[in-house]
Amino acid sequence: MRDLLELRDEIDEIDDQIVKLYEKRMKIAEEVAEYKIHTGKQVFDKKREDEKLAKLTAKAESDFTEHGIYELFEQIMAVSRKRQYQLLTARGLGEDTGFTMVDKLDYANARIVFQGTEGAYSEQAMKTYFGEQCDSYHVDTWKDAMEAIKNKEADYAVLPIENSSAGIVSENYDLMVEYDNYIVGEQIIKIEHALLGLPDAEIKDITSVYSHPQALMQCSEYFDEHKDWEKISVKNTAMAAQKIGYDQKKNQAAIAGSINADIYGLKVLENSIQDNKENSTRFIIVTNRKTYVKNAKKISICFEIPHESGSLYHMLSHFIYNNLNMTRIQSRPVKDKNWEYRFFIDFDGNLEDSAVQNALRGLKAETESFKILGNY
Ligand SMILES: C=C(O[C@@H]1C=C(C(=O)O)C=C[C@H]1O)C(=O)O
Repeated sequence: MRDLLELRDEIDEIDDQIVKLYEKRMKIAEEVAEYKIHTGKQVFDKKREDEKLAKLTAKAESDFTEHGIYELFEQIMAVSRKRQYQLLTARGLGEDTGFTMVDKLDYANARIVFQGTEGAYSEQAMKTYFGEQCDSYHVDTWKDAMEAIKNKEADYAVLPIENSSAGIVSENYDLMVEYDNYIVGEQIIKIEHALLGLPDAEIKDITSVYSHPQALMQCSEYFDEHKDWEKISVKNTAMAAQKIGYDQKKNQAAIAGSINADIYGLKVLENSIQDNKENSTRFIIVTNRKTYVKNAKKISICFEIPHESGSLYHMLSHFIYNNLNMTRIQSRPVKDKNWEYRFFIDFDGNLEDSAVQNALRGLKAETESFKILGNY
């Protein structure tokens, strides 16, 4: 048996050769980038890469090394592409994202739409973000709110996107893909649910509780104590409160913010009934224009990738290579494609940053569909 030190010496020698060859290969890839800059040819050439992988793996001496050669060259070519994207950005060939930077957004004359009715949490989020006196109106559904900004009936919409205990509001993720609308801000508000009934009702009278499914979910522990209550989903928490006031039935209650008691002539039967005492919801501020403010710090994107092993890993490598901090990843099923997913990613950065431009260039070239949802 050969000595360990001797074996390691030999490995070191081979590694030195690999490094030299890698450097040499990278320099040529940089020349390829120059060629592509001059000719306008795309960086990513999947056909060429597939052919290379097939040729190189055919040279393998065993199944084991074949697998390794595949992985190794897949990586080498992925890095070579990333270097080429960098060079394109450095040459000022930033891809036009279509987004316009502004110093600040003018909210003074803005008209804002929210879903629900007076007293809705979206209204509260809106007032926190735009101020108590903002010019607003409400619609029945989130889709209506998206339509309103698409048709320029409103300048901004306020939509819930995620709750700290019940998780994402999936419909609004999907609507962000369906509509050419963009996120320009976000607002987190604390959500405290109350059980609201008629002024002469007592908890013992209640048999049916109306609310939005998200709110019903956020109070699941409270419902464990009242297993016999029927839970009925409606479009919005404030609409549930409105219904109780309208129906005038003593056995009906709503789960909504306690401010709805005054608005709809109801009584707070029990306060703070949500499972998580720190329960909060994050709302997004959406507009129809592709715009972002100069000091925006967060970018949201979404993309679809081929349903193949390693696809997501390769997409995430664009963040790592460009030293970008990813803060969230979420997946949603792609409509009409069973078991295929669209990914939503948030990361720190501004569309002006060259690292961001490098990563976005790579993601756009290597994903099947790609959208920048906003920089805010
Ligand atoms: C270097 C090139 O650019 C990319 C990287 C490749 C590589 O490193 O071998 C191959 C194809 C392209 O996706 C090229 O086009 O040849």
